[in-house]
Amino acid sequence: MNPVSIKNLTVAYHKKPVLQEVSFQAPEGKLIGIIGPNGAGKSTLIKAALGLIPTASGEIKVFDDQYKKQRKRVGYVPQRGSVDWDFPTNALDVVLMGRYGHIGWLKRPKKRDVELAKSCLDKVGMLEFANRQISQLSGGQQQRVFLARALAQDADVYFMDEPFVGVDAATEKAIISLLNELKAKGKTVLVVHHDLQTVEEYFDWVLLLNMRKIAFGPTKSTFTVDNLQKTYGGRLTFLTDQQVAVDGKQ
Ligand SMILES: Nc1ncnc2c1ncn2[C@@H]1O[C@H](COP(=O)(O)OP(=O)(O)OP(=O)(O)O)[C@@H](O)[C@H]1O
Repeated sequence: MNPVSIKNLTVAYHKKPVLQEVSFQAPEGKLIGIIGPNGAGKSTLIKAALGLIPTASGEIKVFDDQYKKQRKRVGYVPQRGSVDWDFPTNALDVVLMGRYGHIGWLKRPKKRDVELAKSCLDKVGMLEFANRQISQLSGGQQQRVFLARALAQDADVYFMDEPFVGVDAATEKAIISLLNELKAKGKTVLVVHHDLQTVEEYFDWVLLLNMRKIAFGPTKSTFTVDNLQKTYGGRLTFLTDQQVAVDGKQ
């Protein structure tokens, strides 16, 4: 059974397609990087998979079933910029939101849920900020809280939209070790990622995307110079055999 199976997915904004005929099947228990230039449709792909935006055509299955029926098994870490951080809530409540699929809306979280939420905050080094308003956390701390929420959900598949953006080296390390922990538990994690230098180190599989699927497969055989050139076009320069730069940036 594939955790995520996408067939011929086409998504358009105002009739202009931004994803065309994208198909892939994510294997279980892998860290999968979603790689491509700005505007390639990476966030759109995630939002479509989660039913957050309408699709023009195609089929999305989660564990061979409709997403709606498997929602509890799917965790989402949104792009930091897409979240209303002024929403008056504290870090612990954000993490508890991850438990609502288990608790049920309008029901009070049980002591067990609160303890679990706290342990997730502890895991990302944020327990001491449990009662802090989220608007009063730094960007990297906010990101950690959202990861704690995803952990608390105890999902089987995770979609993460650029979790490494704007975080320091220590937080990046903490996030990657968390991703590896999820993987060790057999979870599948799909991560939108921009830093080409770390792709081989972080991900088992990659989806190279630029409106269409350019390639999908194990990183070693898929994250090749040829495929990168197809994904980024002329905007890619090769500094050395190991180093590539997009728009002159490494
Ligand atoms: N709500 C929207 N309305 C209209 N067009 C949109 C909307 N959201 C995204 N787009 C367009 O769809 C295309 C794909 O956007 P998307 O955010 O999926 O790209 P991305 O690969 O995640 O980019 P980035 O790396 O810059 O985050 C872009 O051309 C973008 O301008």
